[in-house]
Amino acid sequence: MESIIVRGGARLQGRVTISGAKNAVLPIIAACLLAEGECRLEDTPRLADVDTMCGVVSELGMRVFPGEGSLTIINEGIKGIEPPYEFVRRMRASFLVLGPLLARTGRVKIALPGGCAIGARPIDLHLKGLAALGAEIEVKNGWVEARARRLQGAQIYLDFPSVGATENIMMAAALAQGVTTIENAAGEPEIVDLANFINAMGGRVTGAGTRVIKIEGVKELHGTTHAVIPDRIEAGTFMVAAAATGGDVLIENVIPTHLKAVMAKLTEAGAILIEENGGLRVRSELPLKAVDIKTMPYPGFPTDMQAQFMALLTVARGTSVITETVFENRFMHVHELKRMGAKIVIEGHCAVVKGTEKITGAAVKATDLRAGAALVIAGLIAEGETEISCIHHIHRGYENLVEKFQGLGADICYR
Ligand SMILES: CC(=O)N[C@H]1[C@@H](OP(=O)(O)OP(=O)(O)OC[C@H]2O[C@@H](n3ccc(=O)[nH]c3=O)[C@H](O)[C@@H]2O)O[C@H](CO)[C@@H](O)[C@@H]1O
Ligand SMILES: C=C(OP(=O)(O)O)C(=O)O
Repeated sequence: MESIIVRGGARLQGRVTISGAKNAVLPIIAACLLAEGECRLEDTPRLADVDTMCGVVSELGMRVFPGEGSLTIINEGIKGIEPPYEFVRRMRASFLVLGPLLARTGRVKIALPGGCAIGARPIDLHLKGLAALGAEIEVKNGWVEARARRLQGAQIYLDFPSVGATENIMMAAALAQGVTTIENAAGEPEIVDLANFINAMGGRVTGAGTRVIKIEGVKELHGTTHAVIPDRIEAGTFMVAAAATGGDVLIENVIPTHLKAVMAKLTEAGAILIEENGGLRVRSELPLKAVDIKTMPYPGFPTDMQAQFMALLTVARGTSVITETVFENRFMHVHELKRMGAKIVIEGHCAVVKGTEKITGAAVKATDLRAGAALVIAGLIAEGETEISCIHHIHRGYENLVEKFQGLGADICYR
């Protein structure tokens, strides 16, 4: 399975069921470090990133039992304070064990996660937040070393509503002495899912989903059972694919309120979206219309949907301006889309997409996870054959992507 081959032209039709959210389950697995006992996670997706996070917590002493759409994590005490570099290097979200490990053991050594294809992605806000809770933090030779006796609640203001920083601080504060307030906190649905999980473990988190989160520290937490929310980015990817191919698809296991910005832009582009039979039906007649997009923290348009929407806009009527405000380098897919005949010019943080009548199949490379998804969508609307390489990026965050598209009538397979 080295590449994905797509032959364009099919109008997607039928139903597709969305898996559990990657960006919710990863911090929740990290949060299992917070409590001794057994946590059962349901509706978990089978993804490379989930395997990596399970590998990280296993190295720290957790026993992980994968089931059919579930994970059972048994915590009989933390047995390590140094998540292996190999895991942290492979997946940035591994850094989310810092907060819970620090709260439980008072000592952590973890590699700096470093940048990736979409930007430099510093972790200064994570560290500032944990320092405010009383941790002593030293960064040297590519490692972060953190120590604390018992963390103390504090008032923390984030310069930017960082998802990861909010999560790391929230997990650490759950076991701190006293009350922590995070102002300008991230409000993504995955933050709410993590807060619900912590509360189910006996924690006291309020305000998740708003810009101010309050965490009353408790002495200890306990195991629990939790069902992970559906993946709004996977849902959005299928919605965009359905609209881009002039299709008619019922998306099942989706929470439409998590997708308001994506729905608004699809509607503006001319697609018809209806909540129906407990799902979300997306249909469209081609061509769609150009629309401008600006990525923003939730509830704004998600940066994780920018590449996929750009693929749709390559063949829309008119010119669209896509502004990326969350990551400074998230336009790697532009070069690949241009290889397929897309007319796109990058001007600073903007990509100007001039809709063309058709794009054509080509050999292209997935430079990151969502770039890979965008190239699959581009392949579905292109004339001829598209071969997408470096598909390990896609396996990080999409469960059975090829099989799900096949189920909607797409001509797509592995080679
Ligand atoms: C596993 C996971 O949930 N990943 C998501 C999470 O990533 P992640 O949690 O890494 O994203 P953040 O919200 O932290 O990053 C947003 C912006 O803040 C900057 N920043 C962040 C932390 C920090 O300490 N200093 C700093 O400057 C980043 O470089 C970036 O420019 O949210 C992103 C933004 O919605 C999504 O694209 C990712 O899919
Ligand atoms: C950027 C993403 O993930 P991560 O933060 O894990 O790199 C993503 O899911 O699109």
